[in-house]
Amino acid sequence: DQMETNNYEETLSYSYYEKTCPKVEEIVKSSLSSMFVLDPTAPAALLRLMFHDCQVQGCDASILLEPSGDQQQFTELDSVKNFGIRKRDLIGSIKTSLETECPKQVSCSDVIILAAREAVALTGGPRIAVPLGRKDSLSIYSKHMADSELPPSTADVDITLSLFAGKGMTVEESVAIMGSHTIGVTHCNNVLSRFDNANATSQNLDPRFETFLRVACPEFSPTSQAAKVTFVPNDQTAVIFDSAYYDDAIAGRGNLRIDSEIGADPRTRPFAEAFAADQDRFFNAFSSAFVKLSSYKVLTGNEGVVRSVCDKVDD
Ligand code: HEM
Ligand SMILES: [Ca+2]
Ligand SMILES: [Ca+2]
Repeated sequence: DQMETNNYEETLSYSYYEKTCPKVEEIVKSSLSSMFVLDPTAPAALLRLMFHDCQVQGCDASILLEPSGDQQQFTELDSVKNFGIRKRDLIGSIKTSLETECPKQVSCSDVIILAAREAVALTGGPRIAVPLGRKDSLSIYSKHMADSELPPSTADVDITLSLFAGKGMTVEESVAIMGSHTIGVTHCNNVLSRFDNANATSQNLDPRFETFLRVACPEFSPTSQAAKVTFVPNDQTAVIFDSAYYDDAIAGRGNLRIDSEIGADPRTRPFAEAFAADQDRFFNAFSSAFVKLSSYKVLTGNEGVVRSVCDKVDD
Protein backbone atom coordinates (compact mmCIF):
# COMPACT_ATOMS: atom_id res chain seq x y z
CA ASP A 1 0.00 0.00 0.00
CA GLN A 2 1.73 3.14 -1.23
CA MET A 3 0.03 5.92 0.67
CA GLU A 4 2.72 8.53 0.14
CA THR A 5 3.21 8.17 -3.57
CA ASN A 6 -0.09 9.35 -4.99
CA ASN A 7 -0.08 12.03 -7.64
CA TYR A 8 -3.55 13.40 -7.01
CA GLU A 9 -3.77 16.97 -8.07
CA GLU A 10 -3.19 19.10 -4.98
CA THR A 11 -4.61 22.55 -4.42
CA LEU A 12 -4.06 25.30 -1.89
CA SER A 13 -5.74 24.79 1.48
CA TYR A 14 -6.59 26.87 4.56
CA SER A 15 -5.34 24.11 6.84
CA TYR A 16 -2.27 23.04 4.86
CA TYR A 17 0.25 23.23 7.75
CA GLU A 18 -2.18 22.14 10.50
CA LYS A 19 -0.21 18.94 11.16
CA THR A 20 3.26 19.74 9.76
CA CYS A 21 3.79 23.25 11.17
CA PRO A 22 0.81 24.37 13.25
CA LYS A 23 2.55 27.51 14.54
CA VAL A 24 3.63 28.84 11.13
CA GLU A 25 1.29 31.84 11.05
CA GLU A 26 2.14 32.75 14.64
CA ILE A 27 5.89 32.58 13.96
CA VAL A 28 5.64 34.80 10.86
CA LYS A 29 3.53 37.29 12.78
CA SER A 30 5.81 37.53 15.82
CA SER A 31 8.99 37.77 13.71
CA LEU A 32 7.53 40.57 11.63
CA SER A 33 6.04 42.54 14.55
CA SER A 34 9.52 43.06 15.94
CA MET A 35 11.07 43.74 12.51
CA PHE A 36 8.39 46.35 11.76
CA VAL A 37 9.13 48.22 15.00
CA LEU A 38 12.77 48.48 13.91
CA ASP A 39 11.78 49.62 10.40
CA PRO A 40 8.26 50.98 9.82
CA THR A 41 8.92 51.08 6.06
CA ALA A 42 9.43 47.29 5.87
CA PRO A 43 5.73 46.31 5.50
CA ALA A 44 5.45 48.18 2.20
CA ALA A 45 8.55 46.43 0.88
CA LEU A 46 7.12 43.00 1.73
CA LEU A 47 3.73 43.73 0.17
CA ARG A 48 5.37 44.80 -3.09
CA LEU A 49 7.69 41.75 -2.95
CA MET A 50 4.61 39.49 -3.06
CA PHE A 51 3.27 41.24 -6.16
CA HIS A 52 6.62 41.10 -7.96
CA ASP A 53 7.11 37.41 -7.14
CA CYS A 54 3.59 36.41 -8.23
CA GLN A 55 3.73 38.47 -11.42
CA VAL A 56 6.81 36.62 -12.76
CA GLN A 57 6.13 32.90 -13.41
CA GLY A 58 3.61 32.84 -10.53
CA CYS A 59 4.00 32.89 -6.72
CA ASP A 60 7.01 30.53 -6.59
CA ALA A 61 9.70 32.49 -4.69
CA SER A 62 11.64 32.93 -7.96
CA ILE A 63 12.37 36.55 -6.95
CA LEU A 64 14.54 35.35 -4.04
CA LEU A 65 17.00 33.27 -6.06
CA GLU A 66 20.63 34.41 -6.22
CA PRO A 67 23.19 33.35 -8.85
CA SER A 68 24.73 29.99 -8.01
CA GLY A 69 28.40 29.10 -8.26
CA ASP A 70 30.67 31.65 -9.91
CA GLN A 71 28.65 31.93 -13.10
CA GLN A 72 27.71 35.42 -14.24
CA GLN A 73 23.94 35.33 -14.45
CA PHE A 74 21.27 37.98 -14.51
CA THR A 75 18.59 37.53 -11.86
CA GLU A 76 15.05 38.92 -11.67
CA LEU A 77 16.42 41.68 -9.45
CA ASP A 78 18.62 42.87 -12.33
CA SER A 79 15.48 43.91 -14.22
CA VAL A 80 14.88 47.67 -13.94
CA LYS A 81 11.23 46.83 -13.28
CA ASN A 82 12.40 45.49 -9.91
CA PHE A 83 14.05 48.78 -8.97
CA GLY A 84 13.29 49.54 -5.30
CA ILE A 85 12.60 45.93 -4.25
CA ARG A 86 13.99 45.65 -0.72
CA LYS A 87 13.83 43.50 2.41
CA ARG A 88 14.15 40.10 0.72
CA ASP A 89 16.49 39.25 3.60
CA LEU A 90 13.56 39.37 6.05
CA ILE A 91 11.99 36.40 4.25
CA GLY A 92 15.28 34.52 4.78
CA SER A 93 15.25 35.32 8.52
CA ILE A 94 11.67 34.11 8.94
CA LYS A 95 12.54 30.96 7.00
CA THR A 96 15.47 30.31 9.39
CA SER A 97 13.11 30.46 12.40
CA LEU A 98 10.69 28.14 10.63
CA GLU A 99 13.44 25.62 9.85
CA THR A 100 14.13 25.33 13.60
CA GLU A 101 10.46 24.76 14.39
CA CYS A 102 9.51 22.51 11.45
CA PRO A 103 12.41 21.67 9.09
CA LYS A 104 11.74 21.44 5.33
CA GLN A 105 8.00 21.94 5.69
CA VAL A 106 7.13 25.55 4.85
CA SER A 107 7.84 26.81 1.34
CA CYS A 108 9.52 30.17 0.72
CA SER A 109 6.63 31.09 -1.57
CA ASP A 110 4.15 30.64 1.30
CA VAL A 111 6.42 32.72 3.57
CA ILE A 112 6.30 35.57 1.01
CA ILE A 113 2.47 35.45 1.02
CA LEU A 114 2.23 35.23 4.82
CA ALA A 115 4.67 38.13 5.21
CA ALA A 116 2.61 40.28 2.82
CA ARG A 117 -0.54 39.35 4.72
CA GLU A 118 1.08 40.49 8.01
CA ALA A 119 2.35 43.67 6.33
CA VAL A 120 -1.28 44.58 5.62
CA ALA A 121 -2.66 43.49 9.02
CA LEU A 122 0.08 45.05 11.16
CA THR A 123 -0.24 48.46 9.46
CA GLY A 124 -3.97 48.67 10.15
CA GLY A 125 -5.44 46.80 7.18
CA PRO A 126 -7.62 43.70 7.14
CA ARG A 127 -6.34 40.34 8.44
CA ILE A 128 -6.73 38.25 5.30
CA ALA A 129 -7.23 34.48 5.48
CA VAL A 130 -4.86 33.01 2.88
CA PRO A 131 -4.83 29.46 1.50
CA LEU A 132 -1.38 27.79 1.67
CA GLY A 133 0.55 24.92 0.13
CA ARG A 134 2.54 26.63 -2.64
CA LYS A 135 5.78 24.97 -3.69
CA ASP A 136 8.99 26.77 -4.65
CA SER A 137 10.31 26.78 -8.21
CA LEU A 138 13.24 24.65 -9.30
CA SER A 139 13.62 26.51 -12.55
CA ILE A 140 16.03 29.36 -12.82
CA TYR A 141 15.02 32.98 -12.41
CA SER A 142 14.75 35.15 -15.47
CA LYS A 143 15.62 38.81 -15.83
CA HIS A 144 14.04 38.68 -19.27
CA MET A 145 10.72 37.45 -17.88
CA ALA A 146 10.76 40.13 -15.15
CA ASP A 147 11.33 42.75 -17.88
CA SER A 148 8.35 41.54 -19.87
CA GLU A 149 5.84 40.58 -17.14
CA LEU A 150 6.11 43.41 -14.60
CA PRO A 151 4.10 46.56 -15.42
CA PRO A 152 6.03 49.74 -16.37
CA SER A 153 5.93 52.61 -13.86
CA THR A 154 4.03 54.58 -16.50
CA ALA A 155 1.16 52.03 -16.68
CA ASP A 156 -2.29 53.52 -17.36
CA VAL A 157 -5.81 52.31 -16.51
CA ASP A 158 -6.08 50.07 -19.61
CA ILE A 159 -2.84 48.23 -18.85
CA THR A 160 -3.73 47.88 -15.18
CA LEU A 161 -7.27 46.57 -15.69
CA SER A 162 -6.15 44.00 -18.23
CA LEU A 163 -3.26 42.90 -16.00
CA PHE A 164 -5.61 42.12 -13.11
CA ALA A 165 -8.46 40.80 -15.28
CA GLY A 166 -5.93 38.15 -16.31
CA LYS A 167 -5.89 37.02 -12.68
CA GLY A 168 -9.67 36.79 -12.49
CA MET A 169 -10.21 40.15 -10.79
CA THR A 170 -13.27 42.32 -11.29
CA VAL A 171 -12.80 46.06 -11.90
CA GLU A 172 -13.72 46.64 -8.25
CA GLU A 173 -11.01 44.20 -7.09
CA SER A 174 -8.48 45.74 -9.48
CA VAL A 175 -9.11 49.20 -8.04
CA ALA A 176 -8.87 47.70 -4.55
CA ILE A 177 -5.52 45.94 -5.12
CA MET A 178 -4.01 49.27 -6.30
CA GLY A 179 -4.87 50.47 -2.78
CA SER A 180 -1.62 48.68 -1.86
CA HIS A 181 -0.10 52.06 -2.71
CA THR A 182 -1.58 53.33 0.58
CA ILE A 183 1.77 52.36 2.13
CA GLY A 184 5.36 52.88 1.06
CA VAL A 185 7.27 55.20 -1.20
CA THR A 186 7.97 56.05 -4.83
CA HIS A 187 11.48 57.06 -5.84
CA CYS A 188 11.93 60.17 -7.96
CA ASN A 189 13.19 58.22 -10.99
CA ASN A 190 9.66 56.82 -11.27
CA VAL A 191 8.02 60.24 -10.83
CA LEU A 192 9.92 62.31 -13.41
CA SER A 193 7.80 61.13 -16.37
CA ARG A 194 4.84 62.92 -14.75
CA PHE A 195 6.40 66.25 -15.76
CA ASP A 196 6.25 65.40 -19.43
CA ASN A 197 3.71 67.94 -20.71
CA ALA A 198 2.51 65.73 -23.53
CA ASN A 199 1.01 63.39 -20.94
CA ALA A 200 0.13 65.75 -18.12
CA THR A 201 -3.36 66.78 -19.29
CA SER A 202 -4.79 63.26 -19.28
CA GLN A 203 -3.20 62.44 -15.98
CA ASN A 204 -5.45 64.13 -13.36
CA LEU A 205 -2.48 65.92 -11.79
CA ASP A 206 -3.44 68.63 -9.28
CA PRO A 207 -1.27 71.74 -9.98
CA ARG A 208 -0.34 72.24 -6.31
CA PHE A 209 0.59 68.58 -6.03
CA GLU A 210 2.66 68.89 -9.20
CA THR A 211 4.53 71.76 -7.54
CA PHE A 212 5.16 69.55 -4.51
CA LEU A 213 6.48 66.75 -6.74
CA ARG A 214 8.72 69.16 -8.66
CA VAL A 215 10.25 70.43 -5.41
CA ALA A 216 10.67 66.92 -3.97
CA CYS A 217 11.99 65.56 -7.28
CA PRO A 218 13.98 68.28 -9.05
CA GLU A 219 14.54 67.70 -12.75
CA PHE A 220 17.58 65.56 -12.64
CA SER A 221 18.00 62.82 -15.18
CA PRO A 222 15.86 59.75 -14.41
CA THR A 223 18.97 57.58 -14.51
CA SER A 224 21.02 59.78 -12.15
CA GLN A 225 21.99 58.52 -8.71
CA ALA A 226 20.10 61.45 -7.14
CA ALA A 227 16.81 60.31 -8.70
CA LYS A 228 17.31 56.81 -7.31
CA VAL A 229 17.82 57.85 -3.69
CA THR A 230 15.16 60.55 -3.32
CA PHE A 231 11.53 59.56 -2.82
CA VAL A 232 8.02 60.74 -1.98
CA PRO A 233 5.41 59.00 0.24
CA ASN A 234 2.72 56.96 -1.54
CA ASP A 235 -0.16 58.76 0.21
CA GLN A 236 -0.71 61.18 3.11
CA THR A 237 -0.45 58.28 5.59
CA ALA A 238 2.27 56.11 4.05
CA VAL A 239 2.90 53.82 7.04
CA ILE A 240 -0.83 53.18 7.63
CA PHE A 241 -2.99 50.86 5.55
CA ASP A 242 -6.11 53.01 5.06
CA SER A 243 -8.25 54.49 2.30
CA ALA A 244 -6.38 57.84 2.12
CA TYR A 245 -4.86 56.59 -1.18
CA TYR A 246 -8.28 57.02 -2.80
CA ASP A 247 -8.78 60.56 -1.43
CA ASP A 248 -5.44 61.44 -3.02
CA ALA A 249 -6.25 59.64 -6.28
CA ILE A 250 -9.56 61.47 -6.69
CA ALA A 251 -7.93 64.82 -5.92
CA GLY A 252 -5.14 64.26 -8.49
CA ARG A 253 -2.46 63.68 -5.87
CA GLY A 254 -1.15 60.35 -7.12
CA ASN A 255 2.60 59.83 -7.55
CA LEU A 256 2.36 57.52 -10.54
CA ARG A 257 0.20 57.91 -13.61
CA ILE A 258 -2.05 55.02 -12.48
CA ASP A 259 -2.39 56.50 -8.96
CA SER A 260 -3.92 59.67 -10.43
CA GLU A 261 -5.87 58.22 -13.35
CA ILE A 262 -7.59 55.61 -11.19
CA GLY A 263 -9.35 58.50 -9.45
CA ALA A 264 -10.54 60.04 -12.74
CA ASP A 265 -11.24 57.32 -15.31
CA PRO A 266 -15.02 56.65 -15.61
CA ARG A 267 -14.42 52.89 -15.21
CA THR A 268 -12.48 53.16 -11.96
CA ARG A 269 -13.55 56.44 -10.33
CA PRO A 270 -16.86 55.07 -8.93
CA PHE A 271 -14.92 52.42 -6.99
CA ALA A 272 -12.27 54.90 -5.81
CA GLU A 273 -15.11 57.07 -4.49
CA ALA A 274 -16.82 54.12 -2.82
CA PHE A 275 -13.57 53.06 -1.12
CA ALA A 276 -12.76 56.62 0.00
CA ALA A 277 -16.20 56.80 1.65
CA ASP A 278 -16.34 53.26 3.05
CA GLN A 279 -13.16 51.65 4.35
CA ASP A 280 -14.88 48.30 5.05
CA ARG A 281 -15.83 48.03 1.41
CA PHE A 282 -12.19 48.71 0.44
CA PHE A 283 -10.91 46.10 2.91
CA ASN A 284 -13.38 43.45 1.69
CA ALA A 285 -12.58 43.97 -2.00
CA PHE A 286 -8.84 44.16 -1.19
CA SER A 287 -8.98 40.85 0.68
CA SER A 288 -10.57 38.92 -2.18
CA ALA A 289 -8.19 40.57 -4.67
CA PHE A 290 -5.21 39.63 -2.48
CA VAL A 291 -6.25 35.96 -2.47
CA LYS A 292 -6.60 36.00 -6.28
CA LEU A 293 -3.22 37.66 -6.81
CA SER A 294 -1.46 35.34 -4.37
CA SER A 295 -2.98 32.18 -5.85
CA TYR A 296 -1.87 33.06 -9.37
CA LYS A 297 -0.11 30.22 -11.24
CA VAL A 298 1.07 28.47 -8.08
CA LEU A 299 3.03 25.23 -8.06
CA THR A 300 1.51 22.51 -5.86
CA GLY A 301 2.27 18.89 -5.03
CA ASN A 302 5.13 17.51 -7.09
CA GLU A 303 5.35 20.55 -9.38
CA GLY A 304 7.83 22.28 -7.07
CA VAL A 305 9.89 21.84 -3.91
CA VAL A 306 10.29 23.24 -0.42
CA ARG A 307 13.69 24.93 -0.50
CA SER A 308 15.72 24.75 2.71
CA VAL A 309 17.18 28.21 2.15
CA CYS A 310 15.19 30.68 0.11
CA ASP A 311 17.90 32.08 -2.14
CA LYS A 312 19.09 28.72 -3.51
CA VAL A 313 17.60 25.67 -5.17
CA ASP A 314 18.78 22.67 -3.09
CA ASP A 315 21.30 20.34 -4.72
C1 HEM B 1 -0.14 48.44 -12.63
C2 HEM B 1 0.16 48.12 -11.41
C3 HEM B 1 1.31 48.68 -10.62
C4 HEM B 1 2.31 49.55 -10.98
C5 HEM B 1 2.56 50.19 -12.33
C6 HEM B 1 3.13 49.75 -9.80
C7 HEM B 1 4.27 50.52 -9.77
C8 HEM B 1 4.99 50.83 -8.63
C9 HEM B 1 6.15 51.67 -8.60
C10 HEM B 1 6.82 52.31 -9.80
C11 HEM B 1 6.53 51.79 -7.31
C12 HEM B 1 7.68 52.62 -6.74
C13 HEM B 1 8.94 51.80 -6.50
C14 HEM B 1 10.06 52.70 -6.03
O1 HEM B 1 10.26 53.75 -6.65
O2 HEM B 1 10.75 52.35 -5.04
C15 HEM B 1 5.61 51.00 -6.51
C16 HEM B 1 5.68 50.87 -5.15
C17 HEM B 1 4.88 50.01 -4.43
N1 HEM B 1 3.96 49.12 -4.96
FE1 HEM B 1 3.25 49.12 -6.84
N2 HEM B 1 2.61 49.03 -8.76
C18 HEM B 1 1.52 48.36 -9.22
C19 HEM B 1 0.75 47.46 -8.50
C20 HEM B 1 1.01 47.08 -7.20
C21 HEM B 1 0.38 45.97 -6.51
C22 HEM B 1 -0.66 45.04 -7.13
C23 HEM B 1 0.90 45.93 -5.26
C24 HEM B 1 0.64 44.98 -4.12
C25 HEM B 1 -0.21 43.98 -4.13
C26 HEM B 1 1.84 47.03 -5.15
C27 HEM B 1 2.51 47.38 -4.02
C28 HEM B 1 3.43 48.42 -3.92
C29 HEM B 1 3.98 48.87 -2.66
C30 HEM B 1 3.59 48.39 -1.27
C31 HEM B 1 4.91 49.87 -2.97
C32 HEM B 1 5.83 50.62 -2.02
C33 HEM B 1 7.15 49.87 -1.93
C34 HEM B 1 8.16 50.39 -0.94
O3 HEM B 1 7.87 51.32 -0.18
O4 HEM B 1 9.26 49.85 -0.94
N3 HEM B 1 1.90 47.69 -6.36
N4 HEM B 1 4.70 50.41 -7.35
CA1 LIG C 1 7.75 34.27 -9.17
CA1 LIG D 1 -2.08 55.20 3.87
